[in-house]
Amino acid sequence: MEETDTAVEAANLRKRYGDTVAVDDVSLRVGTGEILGILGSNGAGKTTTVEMIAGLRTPDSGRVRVLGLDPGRDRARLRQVLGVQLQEAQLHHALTVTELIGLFHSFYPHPRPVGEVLELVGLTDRRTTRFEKLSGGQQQRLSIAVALVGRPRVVILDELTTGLDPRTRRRMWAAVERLRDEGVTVLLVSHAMEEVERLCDRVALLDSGRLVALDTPAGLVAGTGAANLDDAFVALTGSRAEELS
Ligand SMILES: Nc1ncnc2c1ncn2[C@@H]1O[C@H](COP(=O)(O)OP(=O)(O)OP(=O)(O)O)[C@@H](O)[C@H]1O
Repeated sequence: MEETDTAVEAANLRKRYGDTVAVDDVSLRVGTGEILGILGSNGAGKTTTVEMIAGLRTPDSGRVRVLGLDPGRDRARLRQVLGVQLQEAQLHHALTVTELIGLFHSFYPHPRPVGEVLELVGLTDRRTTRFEKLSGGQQQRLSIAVALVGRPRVVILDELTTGLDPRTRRRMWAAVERLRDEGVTVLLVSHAMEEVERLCDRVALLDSGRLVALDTPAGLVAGTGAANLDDAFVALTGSRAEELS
């Protein structure tokens, strides 16, 4: 693949919290328009990795480029092209759904219409509800809406569908498929194998902070001789944790 086909590049990323090595020499490249799944056990370093890519955490060492921008230095430019949904959205509790999306809408030069975003995440009938009155799943969908409203070229979704009901989950998958059709690059942190198989072109598998596999879902299954992605996950993770304990 040509260099210009690269949307996200992380090289030798490391991050330590006190004695905990959260991310240990992780390198990966995400092609333009690719959907990369980031998988791993709880505490494997997935969120820390995507936070470093988003510029929300500073790596101890290593290099990140998102569309050629350095998240540590080019913050303002990065905000225009990167949409981030993180596990804990910090949104103003007293504002309504429309007000919140409208607020973020105003930050971007070519945003999606607010109505379109509401439709995409299924919050049209909640548009006048204050954030604090939304259910957990609705708040999560609002954080996804906020990530998408600026028509970003790269999107980071951290646990897109965790805690969502089956119908809403499918709606979120359709939203990601729409992004795929638009050529948007997506990093998707997930624990849901069905979701990963359906959406992801490739998967980066982290185990105790290290990248232990980077392949297509089918490649991971074939490479481990497992019956399915769930079994491949189990085969590829856990050994380092046992080694360290
Ligand atoms: N702010 C922090 N301070 C100290 N340790 C942290 C902090 N954030 C994460 N860690 C530790 O770093 C490691 C990696 O955490 P991280 O949240 O990146 O994992 P994860 O793969 O996203 O986990 P999960 O699937 O549970 O969300 C864990 O051991 C975690 O306890």
